[in-house]
Amino acid sequence: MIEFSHVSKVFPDGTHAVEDFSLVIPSRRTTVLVGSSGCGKTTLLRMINRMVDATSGTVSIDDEDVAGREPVRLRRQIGYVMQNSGLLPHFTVAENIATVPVLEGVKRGAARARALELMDTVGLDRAMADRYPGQLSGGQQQRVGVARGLAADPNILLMDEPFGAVDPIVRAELQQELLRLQREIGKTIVFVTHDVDEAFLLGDQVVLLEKGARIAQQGTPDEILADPTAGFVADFIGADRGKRALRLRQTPTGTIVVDGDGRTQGSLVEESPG
Ligand SMILES: Nc1ncnc2c1ncn2[C@@H]1O[C@H](COP(=O)(O)OP(=O)(O)OP(=O)(O)O)[C@@H](O)[C@H]1O
Repeated sequence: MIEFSHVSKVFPDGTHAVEDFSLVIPSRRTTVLVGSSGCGKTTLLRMINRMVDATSGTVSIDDEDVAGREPVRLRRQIGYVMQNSGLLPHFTVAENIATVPVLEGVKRGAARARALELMDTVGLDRAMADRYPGQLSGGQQQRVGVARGLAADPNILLMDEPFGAVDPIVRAELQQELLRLQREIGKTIVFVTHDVDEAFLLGDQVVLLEKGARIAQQGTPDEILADPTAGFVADFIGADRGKRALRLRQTPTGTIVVDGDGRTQGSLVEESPG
């Protein structure tokens, strides 16, 4: 469990990036922080692994304040995946994945074997192990980024807009892969995005943020969609645009589902029990 308790961050130039933020992030679940640009999402994420230190308040992991942890060691124990994969261009795929284990003293042969296993885990062909990042597609690079994040077998995986730079089709594929992967590995994932649909798809818990990382609403996707609190949240999830306000319409042949603009979204079928 990760816990933020009354955490604030003021940068040296006086920017109040985070103001009195408190949140419990349960273990082995995916928590998604979603909000528009500059609301403080990345700053929150980086306070977990001490890339940024809080100005006041505490961030703790399993009841231990991270302020007492040695930053470099902490960072190596927590997986971190970022938007442009952050791969080292002159390292091969296998070398990129094995960066942290090698720094931690794992022998190169063993580190490579582990890198190849992780390529299987994230759905990358092992034949790509000796390619350089520049020889991969954007989606493949992101998979390498995820494999690298998992290399030290961390309990916690921080993901900062990891699928933001790929096209929508590849993005949808990577999202499905992440859902599959999370069912297998059950990590504590903290995922940052500005895409509400991505948040509802991936999050067990979704936290909608306003400027200064103020929590506008938090809950499961179902809870938020069923009862968006007025104004900001409703706007944000598009409820007022009728996108998700689905209605049933009877037709001579059955029941169809239409959106707020009257466009057909699908047909209604009864789920069989169990
Ligand atoms: N090192 C820094 N020094 C000063 N201000 C900073 C620094 N890092 C971030 N900020 C500011 O803090 C606020 C929050 O930034 P942060 O990167 O956490 O937002 P974000 O929600 O992740 O945005 P984005 O989605 O654009 O990445 C912004 O106003 C940003 O300009």
